[in-house]
Amino acid sequence: MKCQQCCASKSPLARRLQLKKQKEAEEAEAKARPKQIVVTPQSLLYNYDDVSAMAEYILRTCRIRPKFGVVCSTVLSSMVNMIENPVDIPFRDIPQFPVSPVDGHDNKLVVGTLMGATVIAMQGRIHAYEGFELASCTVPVHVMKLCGVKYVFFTSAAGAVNPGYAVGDIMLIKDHINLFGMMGSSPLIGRHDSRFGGPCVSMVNAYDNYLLERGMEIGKSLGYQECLRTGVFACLGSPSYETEAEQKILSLLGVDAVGMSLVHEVIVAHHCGLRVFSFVLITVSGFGEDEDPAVVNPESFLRQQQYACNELIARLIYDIQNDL
Ligand SMILES: O=P(O)(O)O[C@H]1O[C@H](CO)[C@@H](O)[C@H]1O
Ligand SMILES: Nc1nc2[nH]cnc2c(=O)[nH]1
Repeated sequence: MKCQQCCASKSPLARRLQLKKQKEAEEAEAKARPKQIVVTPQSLLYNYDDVSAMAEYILRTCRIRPKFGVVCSTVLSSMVNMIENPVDIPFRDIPQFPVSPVDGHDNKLVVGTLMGATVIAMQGRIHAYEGFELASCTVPVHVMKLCGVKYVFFTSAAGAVNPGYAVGDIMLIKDHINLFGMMGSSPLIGRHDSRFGGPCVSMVNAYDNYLLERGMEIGKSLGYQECLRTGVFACLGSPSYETEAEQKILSLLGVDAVGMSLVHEVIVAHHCGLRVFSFVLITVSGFGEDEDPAVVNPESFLRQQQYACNELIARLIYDIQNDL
């Protein structure tokens, strides 16, 4: 306005020059301003209040404060049948809780008691390969934390990389290789909320040594020593299984078993102070497929190994609950 007034008395050429100068000055000022960086808000997708609202909804619905959390693999969803006095809470009923669009995923929480302990189990999990951000895959872990969970058990189906492994083996995870993180993707990226943990987290003892040892002892005492392993796990982001070349690379990296979930969930759980116990059931053999017992009698063999996994979870919960 001011400019139009002062320019009104000038010639058309002088006015154009004046406007050009003004535009140049504005452009120079914009260039000098610090660039506005839009952060990738992984850690901010669900803020503390959002997570609190989810936890409150669950606690109000089930009227139980769970001490143990279990994330059930797609192949281990029968685990929830062990839960007594179960209260089912569909994911879609929980405000803002992610829901898997994949057919056959159960998409519900089951809350109740197991071996006298209060538990909350996820029947079906959220996978990155379904198109979700890692923050969406892991928000259930923060929800468990705010529900009062102290111990969390993660389970998954996995492919064997270690040539000594066979279908049906149960690998207790002692460590992981965070391939997502190495590529710059993590649910912890973005501003942190100190109520969940600090900006960085040491991953020493992420797979709680005590729980790992107890899990191994229990597995042996139940008679599963032949199929029990401890090893290193890696998670890939693609729903395609590994090529032979990828198997070789993973093997060179020291990976024993590979899946499509779990690693980012463990990172978030350890970051917010939960004690973690994890294992995978080998469902795909990397080598020597012809010799797999699963190929000979797939259905009943898998059922037998699912039973073994359920027993392991139940016994470990019992022992922790009773300080054994
Ligand atoms: O992560 P869970 O639920 O064990 O599922 C595993 O099994 C599926 C592949 O068979 C993949 O979804 C993989 O991640
Ligand atoms: N990446 C991967 N995920 C799995 N989930 C179950 N089996 C496999 C497998 O062989 N590879």
